Amino acid sequence: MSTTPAIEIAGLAKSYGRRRALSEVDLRVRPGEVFALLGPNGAGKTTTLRVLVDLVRPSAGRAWLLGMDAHLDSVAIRERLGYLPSGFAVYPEMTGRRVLELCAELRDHHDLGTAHDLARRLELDLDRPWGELSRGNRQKLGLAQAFLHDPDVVLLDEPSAGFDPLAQRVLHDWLRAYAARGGAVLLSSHALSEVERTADRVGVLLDGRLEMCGTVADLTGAALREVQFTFATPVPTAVFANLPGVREAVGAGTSVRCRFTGPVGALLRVAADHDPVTVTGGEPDLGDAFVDYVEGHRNRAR
Ligand SMILES: Nc1ncnc2c1ncn2[C@@H]1O[C@H](COP(=O)(O)OP(=O)(O)OP(=O)(O)O)[C@@H](O)[C@H]1O
Repeated sequence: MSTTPAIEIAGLAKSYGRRRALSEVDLRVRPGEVFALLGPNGAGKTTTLRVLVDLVRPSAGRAWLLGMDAHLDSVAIRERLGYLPSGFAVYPEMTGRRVLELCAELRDHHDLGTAHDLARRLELDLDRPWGELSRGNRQKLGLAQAFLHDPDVVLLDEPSAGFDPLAQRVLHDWLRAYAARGGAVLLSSHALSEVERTADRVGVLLDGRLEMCGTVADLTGAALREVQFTFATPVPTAVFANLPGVREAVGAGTSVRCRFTGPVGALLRVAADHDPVTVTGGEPDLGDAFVDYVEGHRNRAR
């Protein structure tokens, strides 16, 4: 596989007038990798994607796709780049089939095999006019056009918005297969359970800064977790509250609930000394971890 990053962003900043949308963003996505940009509304995800497709000029910094400058080489990049913008829209009377044919003509890529294959998997009826399609079905057409020319890199702005669980599964399988063939995916999403299944790495944008970049396990591993014990007789919460990593220990009757970060070992050892009857707990999912991360960050910033 090529060592040139599929996507590289260095020192990227963007201001809209006095509003700062991005600051000092650095990011690399490798060929064969699915990278998900997470972040609250207005964090800068769409702006990042729009800089890469040269729809937005950065205030500072640079971006490259497949080793080519996102702005200077934008024409050459277009042949190898697929893009699903947020709110993909076309003329209401055009059928999906006509939209794909038109995109194929514009791209001078006349093999519609990939786009038709994706549309079929997503159960999209290509003979219905755009104006009659539901939100999710419009999104499916947007996805089919993004992959139409077998690009090396795709940028997908909230690709599963409006998708039912069946379509989400098809998208997941499609993206994983695409990455397995060496394609690179940069997507933005609020559908965190889906990101958890699909993405190799995630980045968290907060107020325009890429505050965290790592695997899903990196993010969930740092999150608050919960464990609940019941004991044969009441146990004072103080024996847990002072253990390293424990943020909260709440008792009710013979049960104690602890919220903690890091390894659970110390909690289990102390609990074992007090005649435990049951222990329950679970791993945080990416949704919990994301909310925890954002709230923790905001509290520290206050
Ligand atoms: N054309 C524009 N003019 C002025 N401000 C803009 C423009 N586009 C985006 N912004 C601002 O830039 C910031 C980042 O917006 P962006 O759309 O990139 O966020 P996002 O993370 O994609 O949000 P969402 O999750 O809501 O889609 C926001 O404060 C937004 O209001």
